[in-house]
Amino acid sequence: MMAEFTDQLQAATSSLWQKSQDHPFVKELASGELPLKKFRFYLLQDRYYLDEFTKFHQLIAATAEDQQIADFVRARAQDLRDTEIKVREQFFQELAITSEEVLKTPIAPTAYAYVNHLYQSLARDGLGAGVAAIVPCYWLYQEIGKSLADTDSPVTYYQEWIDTYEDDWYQVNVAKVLALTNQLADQATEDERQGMRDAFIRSSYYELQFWQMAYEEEGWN
Ligand SMILES: Cc1ncc(CN)c(N)n1
Repeated sequence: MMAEFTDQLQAATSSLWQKSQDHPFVKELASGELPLKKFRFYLLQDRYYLDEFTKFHQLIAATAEDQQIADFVRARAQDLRDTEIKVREQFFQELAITSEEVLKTPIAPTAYAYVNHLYQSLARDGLGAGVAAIVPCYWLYQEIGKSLADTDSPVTYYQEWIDTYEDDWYQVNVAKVLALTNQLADQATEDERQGMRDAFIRSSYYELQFWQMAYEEEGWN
């Protein structure tokens, strides 16, 4: 039996994904050694990312001609607001991250580039590429959640972060997004499938860069 399209994508990015798993940001979250300052930096940049990621779902839905796909993608956006984004709002309160701080925080180059890449994938290569671009965001974090399942980080925030991606709602959403990606790949031309591969690989690259961005508290200088 031929491997699913998403299995081929994962095989093509295994070394990037492994580098994410091994990144000091992830390792130190688990051990508790990650300086809180770097975690705050990550949360502030990820607030921009998740906000745009949710808006991007709405744009995908508006682009989809198939009503079922549009409804499905809108439902994922709602799930994001109800779960992951809610958990983050709690972190913001606990870590005293105010709306003024959010407003005055510049978007770091990598967060900016990752979000631009999402929009560009859809605009240039179409629906399949737009969907493939969002998959690593769901799937890589699930894999990281799984690999840290037995971890008991001594820092409560870090453990709460890990728990988010081990939760049942997250597993269900990842499975649904992978099924949609395979469905779109089945219906795509070879050129469109190539667009989907490129989008997935680029997102996997940006996922890795995102840890590095937070770890070095990346700026524009
Ligand atoms: C950059 C990034 N990638 C993935 C996730 C997990 N949805 C996230 N919150 N932020």
